[in-house]
Amino acid sequence: MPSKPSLRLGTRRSPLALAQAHEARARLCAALGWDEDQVELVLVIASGDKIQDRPLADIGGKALWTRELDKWLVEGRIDAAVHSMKDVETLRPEAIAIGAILPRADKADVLLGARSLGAIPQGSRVGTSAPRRAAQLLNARPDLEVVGIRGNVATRMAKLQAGEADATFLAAAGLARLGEGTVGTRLDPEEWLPAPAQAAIGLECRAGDQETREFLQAIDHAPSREEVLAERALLEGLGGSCHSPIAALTRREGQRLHLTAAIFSPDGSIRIAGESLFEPADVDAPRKLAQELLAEAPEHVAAHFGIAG
Ligand SMILES: NCc1[nH]cc(CCC(=O)O)c1CC(=O)O
Repeated sequence: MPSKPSLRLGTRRSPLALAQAHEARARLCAALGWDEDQVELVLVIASGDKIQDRPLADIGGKALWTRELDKWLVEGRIDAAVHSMKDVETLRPEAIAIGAILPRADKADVLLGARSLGAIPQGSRVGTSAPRRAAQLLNARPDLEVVGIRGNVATRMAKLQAGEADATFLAAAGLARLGEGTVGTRLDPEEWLPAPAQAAIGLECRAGDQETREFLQAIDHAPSREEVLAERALLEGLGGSCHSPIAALTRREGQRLHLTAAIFSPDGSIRIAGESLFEPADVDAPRKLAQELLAEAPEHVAAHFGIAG
C-alpha cells in the first residue's frame, strides 16, 4: 500500500495558537478525508513568546510572531504554518504564500471589567498594549487612563483579576477558541472597529510547493479570503505597522465588499474614518481608501504611518 500523504503543520505553542492549529488540522482532515495522524503539529517557539513584559510595538512588532515559523517553512522543516492573520505583517517573504484563510469567526472585541464603554468609571485604568484599542478608547473616553498589558489571553485575564487594570479588551474570536466565549461584553464592531484581519486564521506554505498548495486550497474559504486580503491591502496602503492605530471592518453587500476604516492619532484626539464599496477583485479600492484617509490626516498624524512592519 502506498504511504499516506502527510503534512507538517507549524504553530506557536500558546493556548490560542494551539487551538487554532487544532481547528486547521480538523478542517484539513475533514476536507481531504485524512486521519488526524496525517497532520503532524510542530510546535515552534516564536521570539515574541519569550518576551511578555513590553509592548509588542517596542520590541520588533509583528515579525516576532512570524520570523521563526517563516524560517522553519523556508528551510523545509514544516510544510505549512498557522497564523492569526491579524498578527501577520503585510509585507511577506516572496518564498511564502497564503495558502488558505479559514472561515472567519466573530470580528468583535470584547470588553472585560465593565458592562459597556460608557459604564467604565471615570478615571479608570484600562489595560491594552494595542495602539488601535488605546487610541479608539481615548477617542471615545478621553477621561480614561491606558496602561500597558501584555501576555496571552489567560495572562491578561489574570492581570485584570489581580487589579493591574480595571478593564481590558480581548478579541471575541480568541476567547471563543479558548472556550471563554461567554465572558465580558461584546462590542458592536460597527461602533468599535476591530483590527484589520481580526478573527481570521491563515495557513501559509512555500510559494513553490504545489502539493501543499493543493491541500490548503481544499480548506480555503473564498469570502473570508476576500475580506482579509482587502483589509491587508488597506493596511499596506497606510504603511501600517504595529505602531499605527488602524481599525477596519468589512461587510458583504451582495457581491461587493463594504470596507469601513479609521485611523487615529496615538492619543485618540483625532479620528479619521472613511468607507468604500468595491468588487472583491478590486485590490486598488482599499489602497485608494488608505490614500484618502492619509490625505485627510494632519501631518503629525500621517507621520505615524508609512512604516511597513
Ligand atoms: N494580538 C494577539 C492576538 N492575535 C490574535 C488574537 C485573537 C484572535 C484573532 O483575532 O484572530 C489575539 C488576542 C486578542 O487580540 O485578544
